[in-house]
Amino acid sequence: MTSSSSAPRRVAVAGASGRMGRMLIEAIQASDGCVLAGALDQPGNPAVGTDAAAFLGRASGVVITADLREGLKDADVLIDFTRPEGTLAHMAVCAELGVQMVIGTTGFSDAQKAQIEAAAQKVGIVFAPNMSVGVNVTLKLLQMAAQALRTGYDIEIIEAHHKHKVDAPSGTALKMGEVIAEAQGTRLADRAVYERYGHTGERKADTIGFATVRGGDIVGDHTVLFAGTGERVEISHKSSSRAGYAQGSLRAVGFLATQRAGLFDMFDVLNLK
Ligand SMILES: NC(=O)C1=CN([C@@H]2O[C@H](COP(=O)(O)OP(=O)(O)OC[C@H]3O[C@@H](n4cnc5c(N)ncnc54)[C@H](OP(=O)(O)O)[C@@H]3O)[C@@H](O)[C@H]2O)C=CC1
Ligand SMILES: O=C(O)C1=N[C@H](C(=O)O)C[C@H](O)C1
Repeated sequence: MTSSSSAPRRVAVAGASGRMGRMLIEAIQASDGCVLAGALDQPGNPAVGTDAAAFLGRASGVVITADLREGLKDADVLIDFTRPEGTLAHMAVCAELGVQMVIGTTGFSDAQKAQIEAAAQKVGIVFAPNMSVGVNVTLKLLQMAAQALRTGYDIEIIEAHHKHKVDAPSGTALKMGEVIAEAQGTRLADRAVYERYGHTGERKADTIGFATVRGGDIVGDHTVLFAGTGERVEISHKSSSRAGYAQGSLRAVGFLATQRAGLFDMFDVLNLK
């Protein structure tokens, strides 16, 4: 379904009882530009059948459902922070119903990303591994640093997240690697080193190394190290709350009001291209 761009956007949330789902529902409830129009969780999830805002101690009037068509019937846009297989199942129904999507899920294979690209020919989709304004500005800084530090600097990307995270390296770390490799006229696939153990030999020139830390309730830290001779440059971003991801997602919802179809990222939303 669609509505005029000046009316509040009717937003459904997938993974409604998850860490991001709850943060999004809270942000939508507090927003002037969006109304909560649906909430999804998968069959067997204990939140199904409960009010989507019950965790806030109040009622939204929207009941979490596992029935995709029921959850999407009143929505202009679905915000999806779940798992790749869940997002793709939701996307098939969104494409059929003409519901736009903001996809924050990470951990997709290249083949799965191609499916998202195909669906975006039918409905507008914003797809980004990190919705925060700060991270996307950091990506721009990395483009500049990668061009200026093309030779003589070894590049390592270090990320830390909470103990519940299931994919590694984070989608953001991979995006940082892609942005850097592209800014240097190369492909990340030709340069990435994801593991080191045992007798690794000396570091190979031009590689981009990744290191992953998992523990406790770390929301999301990313550092890119450019290690030269006699100096190091470190560009870091640290999230101390998930609120920034939710606010960025709502900006993406607003951006999609002006788009019919196509695949976009947060550089499009934030006008950083
Ligand atoms: N782009 C960005 O800015 C950000 C991206 N993320 C990404 O968002 C995703 C979710 O993160 P987070 O909220 O921490 O995760 P959670 O595990 O807290 O929440 C995931 C939610 O999705 C549901 N879910 C899991 N599998 C499926 C499925 N196959 N079909 C439908 N629903 C499913 C879960 O239900 P159940 O409990 O029943 O499994 C749960 O409600 C991750 O990929 C993460 O990397 C996170 C933060 C920011
Ligand atoms: O799982 C998370 O929590 C996060 N996932 C995203 C990622 O994989 O980059 C974004 C953020 O870092 C939090």
